[in-house]
Amino acid sequence: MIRIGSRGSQLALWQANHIADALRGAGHEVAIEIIRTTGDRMQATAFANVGTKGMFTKEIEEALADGRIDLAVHSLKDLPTELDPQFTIAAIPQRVDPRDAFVSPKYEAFPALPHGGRVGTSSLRRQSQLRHHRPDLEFVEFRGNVDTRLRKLGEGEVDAIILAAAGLERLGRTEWIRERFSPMTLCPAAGQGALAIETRAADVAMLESLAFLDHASSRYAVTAERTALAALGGGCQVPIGIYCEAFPQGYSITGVVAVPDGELILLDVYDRQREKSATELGLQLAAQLLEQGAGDILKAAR
Ligand SMILES: NCc1[nH]cc(CCC(=O)O)c1CC(=O)O
Repeated sequence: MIRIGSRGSQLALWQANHIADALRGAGHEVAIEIIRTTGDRMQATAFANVGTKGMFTKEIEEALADGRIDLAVHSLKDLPTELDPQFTIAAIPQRVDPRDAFVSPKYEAFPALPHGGRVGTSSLRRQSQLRHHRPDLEFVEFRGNVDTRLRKLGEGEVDAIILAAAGLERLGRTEWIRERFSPMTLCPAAGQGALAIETRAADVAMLESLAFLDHASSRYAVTAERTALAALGGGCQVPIGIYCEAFPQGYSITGVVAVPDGELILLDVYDRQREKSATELGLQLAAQLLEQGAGDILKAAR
């Protein structure tokens, strides 16, 4: 019996069930255990505006360490870049759409928003980059799980919200997706659209059972992204976007470090590399961003 630990949100449960189905298909018996995390508790409270590193993963890792569960399924972008060495990412399945989506019942695309339009997003990464393109917009703090945010959007609290396309697809809530942003306009979060299966590093049997779920080019891309993010010292609360894409000729990587007022955005693109390792690619992008002054921006943002 393989026990999967998952947060209780609809998205987390979809993801856990998705992996459970794959494991059952490979002949395993599987059970899912719901674990409430600090992040879940904070989303339920009004003063939820401080981000704690690992707030969606801490209690799940404790269950893993105690042997109450055998693996955890995470949205990779919620997993801190540095894992405790007693854990490891056993598999990264094939990534789905990494882009951010413009979601609105009323406006057919981001540029169609009226002057002063209200956009709901609490993500500094999304706010900063979109403000760069449209300084006139009003960005409104907007929290809660995907369903809550869609409901508040439907009630007219804001004109549009920005969400990861992947989450909306998994939940089958694509009806208000009007546009998927090019990563050059709104660079996604490192690891967005990818899942990570975390296990105890010493659980060799489990590592072997999960190996078939790993997707090599997805792992390469998100490793490059997370390496760059770690080198820039970023968690999920800093306005950093990193996106690596696999092409038949090699990998391209793009990075953005933005100031919250949208004033400055640094962008670097390596085009279709095949010689470098994922770590090298990520480190070189981070070094170039730092050379261009990203360090000062990040210091000011902290
Ligand atoms: N921070 C919450 C979160 N974590 C993962 C996803 C979406 C799925 C994914 O990116 O894999 C979301 C919602 C969102 O950002 O819209």
